[in-house]
Amino acid sequence: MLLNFTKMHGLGNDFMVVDLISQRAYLRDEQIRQLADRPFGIGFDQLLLVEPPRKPDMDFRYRIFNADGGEVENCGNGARCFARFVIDQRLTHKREFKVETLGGPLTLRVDDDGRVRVDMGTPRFAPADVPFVADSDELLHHLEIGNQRVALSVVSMGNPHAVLQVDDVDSAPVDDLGPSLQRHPSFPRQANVGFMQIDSPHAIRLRVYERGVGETLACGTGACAAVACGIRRGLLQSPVEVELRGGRLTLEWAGTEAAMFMTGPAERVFEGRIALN
Ligand SMILES: N[C@H](CCC[C@H](N)C(=O)O)C(=O)O
Repeated sequence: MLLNFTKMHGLGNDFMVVDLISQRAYLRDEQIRQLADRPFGIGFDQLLLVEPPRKPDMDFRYRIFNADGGEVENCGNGARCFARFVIDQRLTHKREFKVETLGGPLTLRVDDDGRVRVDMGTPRFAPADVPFVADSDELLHHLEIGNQRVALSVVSMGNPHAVLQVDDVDSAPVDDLGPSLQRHPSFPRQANVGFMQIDSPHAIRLRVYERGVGETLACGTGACAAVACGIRRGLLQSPVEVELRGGRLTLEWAGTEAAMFMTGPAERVFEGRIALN
């Protein structure tokens, strides 16, 4: 069968977006891995599926699969592209709508300037919510990695995140500590690993080694995770500008039980059609 798709990105975090309202298809894990492969497939960080809602108060179901074929709970850059996509495809006449994800509901709003504002839900720090193996909720946990004692914060944005503070993101040990922490046994569902450089209370630089992908040019939930941990530690104040390798996001969080809001761009690159074997 031929599958229609749209290639999109949020700050260089790139996606294959598939409308499963106007067409029917089922993609196996192995097919997703093949499609994600950059030399031999379409090439993307995540596959985003647009599906009808299963709950009466939702407008859509938003499903996310990493390049390794694993389905995950949330994707912030993908949420902005999802919003742009359903409006451009005329799957909704609304400019603000709610989508269900494995990690919980998100509210998406497309502004007149084309930027998308997402209610990313409430950050959860309790180890059981991340999940992270620890006896108590701490601002900083410590793990032994090889001969290093690593200090990190942990938080769930629906998906699991570790956040490390570094002096200089450009020289941060992303390729070394990223994979080691991503699959550390203290993270039963693995983790996305953020390396945060604090430039001021309202500005950080960030690199993220993503679960199921590796380092990406940007990570929306990673930006939320870094800002949530920084504000909770008293090092940041809302709003925070997050500079990633692919560009900038604006994060707002009033703390504690408040929702985290993320604002940024969403771009379409091309439309395509591919034969599924
Ligand atoms: N790799 C993430 C999913 C995508 C997150 C990222 N692309 C974003 O924009 O939030 C995970 O396994 O939880």
